[in-house]
Amino acid sequence: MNETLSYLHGFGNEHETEALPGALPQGQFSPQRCPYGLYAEQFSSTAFTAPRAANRRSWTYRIRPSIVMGEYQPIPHEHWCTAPQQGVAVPPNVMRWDPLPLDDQPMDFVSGMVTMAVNGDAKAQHGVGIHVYRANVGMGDSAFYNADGEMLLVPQQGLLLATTELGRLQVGPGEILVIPRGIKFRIDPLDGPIRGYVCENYGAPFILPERGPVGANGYANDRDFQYPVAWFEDKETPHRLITKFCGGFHQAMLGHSPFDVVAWTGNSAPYKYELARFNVMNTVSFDHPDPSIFTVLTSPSDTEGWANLDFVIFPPRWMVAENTFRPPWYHRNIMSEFMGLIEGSYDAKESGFEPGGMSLHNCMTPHGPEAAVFEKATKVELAPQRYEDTMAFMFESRYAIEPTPYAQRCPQRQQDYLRCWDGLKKHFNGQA
Ligand SMILES: O=C(O)Cc1cc(O)ccc1O
Ligand SMILES: [Fe+2]
Repeated sequence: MNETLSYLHGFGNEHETEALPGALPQGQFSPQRCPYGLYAEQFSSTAFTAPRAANRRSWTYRIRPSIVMGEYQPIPHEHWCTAPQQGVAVPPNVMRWDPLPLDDQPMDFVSGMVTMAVNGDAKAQHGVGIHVYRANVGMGDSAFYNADGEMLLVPQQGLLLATTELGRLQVGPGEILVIPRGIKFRIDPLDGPIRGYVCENYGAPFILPERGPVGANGYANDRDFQYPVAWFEDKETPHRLITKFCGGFHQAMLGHSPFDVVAWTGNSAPYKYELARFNVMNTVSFDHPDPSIFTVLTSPSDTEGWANLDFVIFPPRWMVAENTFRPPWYHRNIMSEFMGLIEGSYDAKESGFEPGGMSLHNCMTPHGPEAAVFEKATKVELAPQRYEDTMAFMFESRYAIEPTPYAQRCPQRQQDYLRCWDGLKKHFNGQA
């Protein structure tokens, strides 16, 4: 099962790929008869009239059009919630969680999903859902698509195989996977239980941030984003299609595998990216820059510079700032910050923030390094230092991030999180 897959390269390129020779029509998208008797079906992730630079769509050539299916029937989902939450009180307190445990009872990628927080409004196409996925079994003959948003997966444990309409991707910790809104997929663990974070992006699809004066290279480079090659199965057996639509879950039966795309071309497709490829920029003089220098992907809102969601990482890197308080400064921010840790430890919190754990510092809620980190950072003799064994990330949003009732009440919530700042004592004595 653990075969080596090959990929196409380049963020948002007009890719083309065929699993059978000549399956992709040449010179036009929709000929009177497609090669191999395939059906042409366009898949649009942006409005037809979105500006060319932002426009995303792909043409699929498949054994049957997607509408060959049964009626959708509503099904429940206990823990996957959608914005806006109704009647949930949201305290502005700092919050932190231990990792959610990987239970023994069988759960797959969809059934094991737990929502930690939401913001915005899925039906109005802004905001995000923030979830933890946990799975110890594959999805079998089920496939899923999310009409409410694009899915950014941040694996924290275990290798997974994502089988999608547009091909297959193998993804593990240290990589991310983005699946466009509406793309059918299934996720199967490859080497034991899997766990990770999900940003369900109700807003505009992720793009690469501008580089400004940094120039034409650096940060996340376009060429490092990997797209699948066409892959299909011609299976005439019952399959179940699950969808999330307007916050509700529905299933429909199919008499065949939905993974029946023999060829495709276009720029809307799942992609993966290895975080170690991120070309880190930082100060070589003094002071701690804003964390926006670590943005991998951004989902813009309708106001320039105010992200619906920024996906920001804190990778291994050299720290050389002179005469500087090197950890993140104490701050209050209009943007809201939900953090996770993929491996190692995070420089602002040396204890209590574990791999698989999470924290939430909401709009205008004060936060910054814990007391022990402040003590050390203000006393240490500054020399160039390499930050190793670390990979934290942040989902940062212009909209306040509202923890779900589950997140507020679950036993993994650290009720004593605030205490990590208790030791910040008064140093002021009236003398400069
Ligand atoms: O709060 C945090 O730990 C995240 C963060 C890191 C940083 O380097 C600067 C600002 C910021 O919010
Ligand atoms: Fe912060």
